[in-house]
Amino acid sequence: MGPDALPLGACGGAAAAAALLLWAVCVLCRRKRKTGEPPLINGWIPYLGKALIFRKDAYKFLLDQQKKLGDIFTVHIAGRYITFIMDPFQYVYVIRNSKQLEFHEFANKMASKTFDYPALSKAKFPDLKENLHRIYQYLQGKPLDIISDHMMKNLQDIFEWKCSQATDWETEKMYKFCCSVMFEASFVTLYGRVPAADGHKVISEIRDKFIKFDASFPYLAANIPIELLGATKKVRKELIHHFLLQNMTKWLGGSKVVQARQDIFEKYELLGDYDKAAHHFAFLWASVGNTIPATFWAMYYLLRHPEALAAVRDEIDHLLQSTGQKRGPTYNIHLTREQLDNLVYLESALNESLRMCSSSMNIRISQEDFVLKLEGDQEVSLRKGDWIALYPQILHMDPEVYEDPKEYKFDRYIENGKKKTTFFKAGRKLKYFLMPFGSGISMCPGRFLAMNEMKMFLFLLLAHFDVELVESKAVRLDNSRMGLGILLPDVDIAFRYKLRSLKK
Ligand code: HEM
Repeated sequence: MGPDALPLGACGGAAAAAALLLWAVCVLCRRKRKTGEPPLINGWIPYLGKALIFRKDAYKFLLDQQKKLGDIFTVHIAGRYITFIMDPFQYVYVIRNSKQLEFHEFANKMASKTFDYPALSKAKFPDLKENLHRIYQYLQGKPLDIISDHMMKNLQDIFEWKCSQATDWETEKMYKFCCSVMFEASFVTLYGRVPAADGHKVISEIRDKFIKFDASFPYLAANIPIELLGATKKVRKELIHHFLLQNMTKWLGGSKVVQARQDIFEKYELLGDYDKAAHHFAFLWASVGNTIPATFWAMYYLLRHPEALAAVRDEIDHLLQSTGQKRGPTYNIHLTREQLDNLVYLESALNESLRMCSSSMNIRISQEDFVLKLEGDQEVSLRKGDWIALYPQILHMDPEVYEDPKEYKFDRYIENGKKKTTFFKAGRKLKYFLMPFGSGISMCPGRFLAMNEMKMFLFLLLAHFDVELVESKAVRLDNSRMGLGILLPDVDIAFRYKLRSLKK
């Protein structure tokens, strides 16, 4: 033993003892359940609590806790106490209590950090949040028809270009394909065409950076400092720079919703040019971040299920025939809102894939200590600052609501040839049975556009092309963004497509 070994060993021992003491203090001081509060799961790791196991597989973790503790319980996760409401009949009591159970503060904090704009403080930016919310009207009603028509035209332009290249079988990776078509069509529809000769190239460059940023999104959402995420900070900065006013003014034929957002930002002197650009980038993420993987899953499941593909294609061909429209890339197809709405097989197939791939956690934050009244005479005490969460993936996969929930049944949302909107659990009708777009005050304002976009993509794909998988491997959900929206596939898969014969 050398002369220094003893003091070093003693030091190590002292450090271990101090760490043990600290841990014991943390464990002793941790939160204790009070009367009226739900069962509490603290975990043994200070600060993290159950974060690691939750992150590994939130769905399984929540189901296990539900079996042990019932439909309401609180879990300590990364410094927060989150009360999960597992019974879908209780969802409504959380959703309608929007005064005590707030959403925007949480969303604001997370989004401003992730997308690098200053938090929307009332003092600094009075009414900015309200003004931005008001213009979501451009994604509904008559304006929705206009923006959907633009999306259809832009999708057709891209498909026409693809058609010119696919006279024989063309093989591509499916996620890459969905990403390239949906990104470009959405970008041009919302922000406008980049008029330069290399306009497509500029959009492809933005898309490639977007994919890099998106890969880090779950870590940013989990509050991991961006400095620890390799090139993400640089990529985000570059992406935001694309949305500086001097670049955006060059883009032609953008949407009313983006124009209105620009007009609003101009009224706030304290918002710098970079901050405004960061807001535009955040909106881009919202508009394609979920739509791209959702489009992938809709296409993937259709191709995996020939009977589904045939039924949806039949419906599409029938609509084209009955409206006297011709198939073929050079013909302009127009679909009214009513026609899109009446594609019940397409909509059901899309809903079914959304049921299987969506995993968004609906979060609210308790504004005060208060007692949440639930169905019957049930009550649950919540503390100020606690999070309350709904986790609809549990509902989507509940065998009492959906028979064989792991199976894709393309006509699950059809009854007697019409849309099916009544689903039951334990013999009772459910108010909420499919929630990929969130709920109540945090519901996605782009949901109608998103559904139209995905329907139009599938419509054009199946109208113009024969499409088939060329690999038989199963693609699974990648759980790394559980709780954050539509899950990505764990691998990409090859498929091939060829222009359909016009006689068929
Ligand atoms: C399949 C596609 C989509 C899915 C599954 C989806 C889902 C969601 C969900 C779950 C939220 C709420 C987030 C939360 O609770 O924290 C949300 C918010 C939002 N979505 Fe979507 N979305 C989709 C497409 C779109 C599209 C196409 C647009 C716009 C063109 C859009 C714009 C937004 C915006 C702006 C918000 C934030 C709303 C706010 O300010 O509170 N989304 N989306």
